[in-house]
Amino acid sequence: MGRLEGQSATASAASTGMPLPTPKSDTARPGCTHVNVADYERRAKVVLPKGEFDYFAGGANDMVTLRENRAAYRRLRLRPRVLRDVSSVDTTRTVLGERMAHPIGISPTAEHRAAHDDGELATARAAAGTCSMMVVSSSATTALEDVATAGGPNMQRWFQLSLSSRKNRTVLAGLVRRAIAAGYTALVVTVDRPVLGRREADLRNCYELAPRLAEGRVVSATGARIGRRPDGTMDLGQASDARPEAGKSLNWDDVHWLRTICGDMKIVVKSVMTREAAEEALAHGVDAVWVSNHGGRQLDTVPATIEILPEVVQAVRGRCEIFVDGGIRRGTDVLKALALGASAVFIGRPVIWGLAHSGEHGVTDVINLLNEELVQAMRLMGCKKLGDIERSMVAHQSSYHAKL
Ligand SMILES: Cc1cc2nc3c(=O)[nH]c(=O)nc-3n(C[C@H](O)[C@H](O)[C@H](O)COP(=O)(O)O)c2cc1C
Ligand SMILES: CCCCC(=O)C(=O)O
Repeated sequence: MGRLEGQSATASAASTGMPLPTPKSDTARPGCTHVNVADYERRAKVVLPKGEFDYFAGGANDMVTLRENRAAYRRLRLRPRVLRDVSSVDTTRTVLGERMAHPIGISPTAEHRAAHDDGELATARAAAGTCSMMVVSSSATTALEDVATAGGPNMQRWFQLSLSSRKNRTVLAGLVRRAIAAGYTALVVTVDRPVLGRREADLRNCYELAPRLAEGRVVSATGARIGRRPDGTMDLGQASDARPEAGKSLNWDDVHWLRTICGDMKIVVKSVMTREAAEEALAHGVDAVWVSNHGGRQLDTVPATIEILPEVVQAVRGRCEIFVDGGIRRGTDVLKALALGASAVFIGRPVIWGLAHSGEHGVTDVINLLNEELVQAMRLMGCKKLGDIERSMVAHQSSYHAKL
């Protein structure tokens, strides 16, 4: 692929004198066959077994939300500024007190070793090489300490925890202690998974994680096991989720409790999809809210995340940072999310597609691609730095239809 001319996002960060690690750019991609994220997805479909591909790609029930996450970005139109000096572009931003080279992080996704043998270790190396924040899933197939070691001391890392009743406080506290010791700087608390969504492709495929990986996961993080029960029926995690400690599901009090044990780690609540949830999160003293619908894998027919972002921004009124994920596949999507008020965005499946393509190199490529697209979009929009991206640069397509 022909790289976009000019500085890459991370090169521009370096040019501002920031003490950021030097990014590794994989320019040795043979040929020009993978020029966008969709190309990587198509490749993943070819190289992964059907069960694995469907698990990664799929959504809940009719997959209305899954599709909407993408479609909603397409309905937004950009309103560029012109004749601005965009000879150099700066993509740096401070997020939860940490300086980031660019605003595109890696969402927590389970089971990277089902996409590539190197699994989370490859993702961590790519995250470190591209100066990207990696959020490690509590359903990872690699121990959180090993992921941290693979990324090295400079890899920016947060750890994701699921507040489902399955995990009692003793288990959660153990994970939090390990995350602190391994240098994770924030806890991302996922709140939309009291039970696993019903992914019908997984049911049809009788999808189960390969036993050798499932073993690794139990050792690494205590994730629920997706698999077949001895009687042949599918266990999607709900059975164990239904066994709460002391007869009660985990709830907002547990977020407060996490605060008391997480030391200097920040707390981010992931999967805020309403102004009410944002208010509740703020009332419990969180450092950030993350607008997410789990990539359309949990409650089907909730809206697209980019459509919920303005409501959450309005409710938060600058009191904490806001992140968003779901359906981000283009640099223009990143720009739209930032314009609508996100401090940073995260990508889930694109990382899996990169992994399936070629492990660390594939993930590096996907992240670099998105960053290059973002830098190009910023130039074309007349934005020299992220702070130049304004709310008024995005309009819903219907506002144009109305004028015809
Ligand atoms: C295969 C897969 C596994 C996931 N596992 C987790 C997880 O363990 N914890 C979590 O909070 N979210 C999980 N998610 C949701 C992602 O963090 C993220 O919200 C979503 O993938 C973003 O949408 P995108 O894939 O369209 O970028 C998972 C998503 C996928 C696709
Ligand atoms: C039990 C692991 C589930 C991981 C997850 O959150 C997902 O597949 O969406």
